[in-house]
Amino acid sequence: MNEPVLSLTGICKSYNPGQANEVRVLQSCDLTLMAGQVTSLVAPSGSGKSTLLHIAGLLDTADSGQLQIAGRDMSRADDRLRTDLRRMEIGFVYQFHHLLPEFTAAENIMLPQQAAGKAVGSARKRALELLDQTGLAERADHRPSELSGGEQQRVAFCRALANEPKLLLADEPTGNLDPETSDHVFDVLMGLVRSTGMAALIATHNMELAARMDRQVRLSKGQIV
Ligand SMILES: Nc1ncnc2c1ncn2[C@@H]1O[C@H](COP(=O)(O)OP(=O)(O)OP(=O)(O)O)[C@@H](O)[C@H]1O
Repeated sequence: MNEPVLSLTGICKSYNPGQANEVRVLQSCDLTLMAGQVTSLVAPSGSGKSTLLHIAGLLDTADSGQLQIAGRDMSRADDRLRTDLRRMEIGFVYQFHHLLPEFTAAENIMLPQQAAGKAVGSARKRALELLDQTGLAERADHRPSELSGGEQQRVAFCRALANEPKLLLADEPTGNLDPETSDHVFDVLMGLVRSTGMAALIATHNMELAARMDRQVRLSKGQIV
């Protein structure tokens, strides 16, 4: 259990490198996440939080540095391996749920499983289990427009965890919810993460939520402190 799920070493990332408008965002950034550990990432706006999450989630590439996920060196992996690993080992949650409006809650949770090759029957079974765990059993066949904001975000968590990833990355997952709903939804997320033993990195501006995680890190001057 006690193994790094994510290991970033000396990660550097600039936008528009070598040009007059170059923005140096990450400057030799190091971060290790262990299995079963929930880490909060607190960072001022514009400090590179999304850039870091995108690199860790294989949605963007670093200019230099080492990146290991689930024991695999991804620093020089090709697109196919990056896509496979992203699909199987990484779950994402964003501030806005990004559920597909024409599909039901259960179908939204089934889609990533089917994309990973799972049969419809077992994908639906897993979706219903997750909805049950998050208190949404009765909402399985509702479309996102028929759900409240907090319910939509809970469905987004279920979708992120559907393939049992080893790493969960969340960018302000409760940022657009009122404080009470945010607290409840956060508890649900923690319950899900705890029940799987995955590593999670959760960006938030909410210091109270950050304090409830196992470990707090900040991003300052392009580095984790
Ligand atoms: N594609 C891009 N081209 C040029 N600069 C960019 C690009 N994307 C981001 N930046 C700049 O890089 C810096 C870090 O951006 P990033 O989105 O990672 O910040 P953030 O910490 O997530 O901010 P926020 O909390 O406001 O979303 C910012 O100064 C931003 O303006």
